[in-house]
Amino acid sequence: MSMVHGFPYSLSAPDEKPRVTLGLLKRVLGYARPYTRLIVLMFAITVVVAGLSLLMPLILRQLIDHTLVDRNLPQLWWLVAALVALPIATSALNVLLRRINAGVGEGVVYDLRVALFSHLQRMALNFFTNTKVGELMSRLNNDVVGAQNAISNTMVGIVSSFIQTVALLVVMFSLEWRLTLLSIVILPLFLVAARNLGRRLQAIAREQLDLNAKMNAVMHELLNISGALLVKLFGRASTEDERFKQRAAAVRDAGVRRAVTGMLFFASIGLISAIGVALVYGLGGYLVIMGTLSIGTIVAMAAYLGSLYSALQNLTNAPVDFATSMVSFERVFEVIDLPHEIGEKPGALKLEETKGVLEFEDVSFQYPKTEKSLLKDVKRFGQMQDVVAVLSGGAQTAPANGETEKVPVSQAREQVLDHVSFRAEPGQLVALVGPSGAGKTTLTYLIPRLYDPTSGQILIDGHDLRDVTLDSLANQIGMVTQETFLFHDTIRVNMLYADPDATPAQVQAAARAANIHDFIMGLPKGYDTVVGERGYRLSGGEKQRIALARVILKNPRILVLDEATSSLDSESEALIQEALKRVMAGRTSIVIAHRLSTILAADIILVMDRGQIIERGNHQQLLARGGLYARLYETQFHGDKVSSTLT
Ligand SMILES: Nc1ncnc2c1ncn2[C@@H]1O[C@H](COP(=O)(O)OP(=O)(O)OP(=O)(O)O)[C@@H](O)[C@H]1O
Repeated sequence: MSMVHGFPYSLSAPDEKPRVTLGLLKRVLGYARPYTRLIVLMFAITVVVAGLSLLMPLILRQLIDHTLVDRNLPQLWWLVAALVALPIATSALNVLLRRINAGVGEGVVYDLRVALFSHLQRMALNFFTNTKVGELMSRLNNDVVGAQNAISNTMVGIVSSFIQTVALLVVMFSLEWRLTLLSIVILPLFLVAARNLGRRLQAIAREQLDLNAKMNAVMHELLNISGALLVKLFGRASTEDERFKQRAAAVRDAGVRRAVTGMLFFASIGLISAIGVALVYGLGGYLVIMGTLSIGTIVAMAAYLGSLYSALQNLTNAPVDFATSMVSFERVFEVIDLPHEIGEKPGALKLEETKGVLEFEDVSFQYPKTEKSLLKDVKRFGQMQDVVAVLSGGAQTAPANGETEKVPVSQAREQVLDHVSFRAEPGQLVALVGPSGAGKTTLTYLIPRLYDPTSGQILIDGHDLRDVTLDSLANQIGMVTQETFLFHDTIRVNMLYADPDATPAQVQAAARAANIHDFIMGLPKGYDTVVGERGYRLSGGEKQRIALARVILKNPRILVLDEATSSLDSESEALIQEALKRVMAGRTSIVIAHRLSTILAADIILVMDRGQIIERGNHQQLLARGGLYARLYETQFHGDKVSSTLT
């Protein structure tokens, strides 16, 4: 692998000292194990190729020392044929070698990716809340490819360079030991040049990646709709031209520096090799003149020298290349080793037909603070996320956990849910109300086991949630959150996500019940209209009704709903209310209520404050108590009939 082109896509940070331990090495080799036969075949071919390359100079030697001197024409033709046949055989073997190598490398990438993806999918929600998606993408893309590089290029490269070096030295020593000794005298020079210039090249390559990231950050911010709008409104096009020119110029200059340093590197290696060749010709020539050495031997030795120096050059880079590739493996293993916090007990019960009794028994909860289930943010050179100040051009790692505090100080606390108990009978509607940050959303998250309680238990039909299988639990619960997520795909595919076997008639019936069928039919391609990020843009109300239709199709026993806080126009509001009534009918429903109509319809209202249920009852009872509920009602939606929000 050449030093100039051999850098992995993401260079590791300078403070990251790759340590290759025996355990790590064993684990890495474990990934190579399924390919053992292919790898052995690869080494066998490498040995044959190395052997063939040794023959070439010997043929030249024979030609010069004997065939030409003896004027042996038949032998000349044989040797010429061999000069053609050898490269043909070597090329064919090299193609085969590349084929096997690529098969092994891509195989390792496949194995690692599938293992990573499957592991990540089963991580608890907490992990996704705390992990940047860019970091995960990097692990799945760059690090997996870096790990492949470790096996298919670095390890194979080191072994084949080693085989080549040993074979060359054996042949050279047996041919002429004095010249061989002389040719390895310059080895220290090699090491010095490779180390120093190699390091400088690596530093420039890193700088180049960072400069590119800064330039890209400007393009990214200014060429999107919001940035472009701002530039226009402030008339800053010329200033931005200037800024971009500076960034682009820095990228240009670094490119030039890298090219020159790269050339210097090759020139010095070439120069050192030339010194070696000159020494060999000097001493060899002297021995020829003295009559103790043949001309053919000098020519052969010079040819071997070229191969020896290139193999040695590969070996001098090998430790760095190897350690760098191992870092990729470490990063991949870090993900695979993360524990699955929300797991399934062995022999967990499969929940079949449930009645829908939901009980919280003395449930307390705290968001996990342990770092052990989180990934370390890895500093990667040249990544956009490292550019923290796009216009002024700062580049440093963004502080972890830099989110702004969104909870009023009065609600801030360690214990997010504090000894919560309640029981919802089948078909009942339970409304949760309370100030922002009281813990309503958190409570609903515990029902589908997005988190487990810190103490206490949650039961469905008398079964602790931790005793049932995750899939069967998911089947019993339908959740509609405020932010509806739709895949970038057709409405039909999005709805079928709830039940892949649903018939078109069932899909339509669900959409009708959610009051969205007529709207869908009015779209250019009906149910086959693509929605989501780059597709048809749906309004918040339309999205929520599609989400409701999706839940209807799923037909869960228990419905968990976070009502939209944003006020909709009265028509879509009425459509949603009507749809909700149909969805809730016959199911146990836990609703974070923001609408008066929902609260009035509730069988029980749970009033939450600072993680506790401080009042419970129906609307009339709670009003009569004159407590927090009465205050919330008074201040926030008294006099407003349907579309007010409570929190
Ligand atoms: N992932 C999290 N990690 C740590 N703390 C969290 C997390 N999510 C929420 N919290 C904290 O838990 C508390 C309860 O939040 P929750 O979202 O349950 O309140 P809420 O009653 O639903 O509020 P709102 O009505 O504003 O949505 C808050 O103090 C919040 O900051």
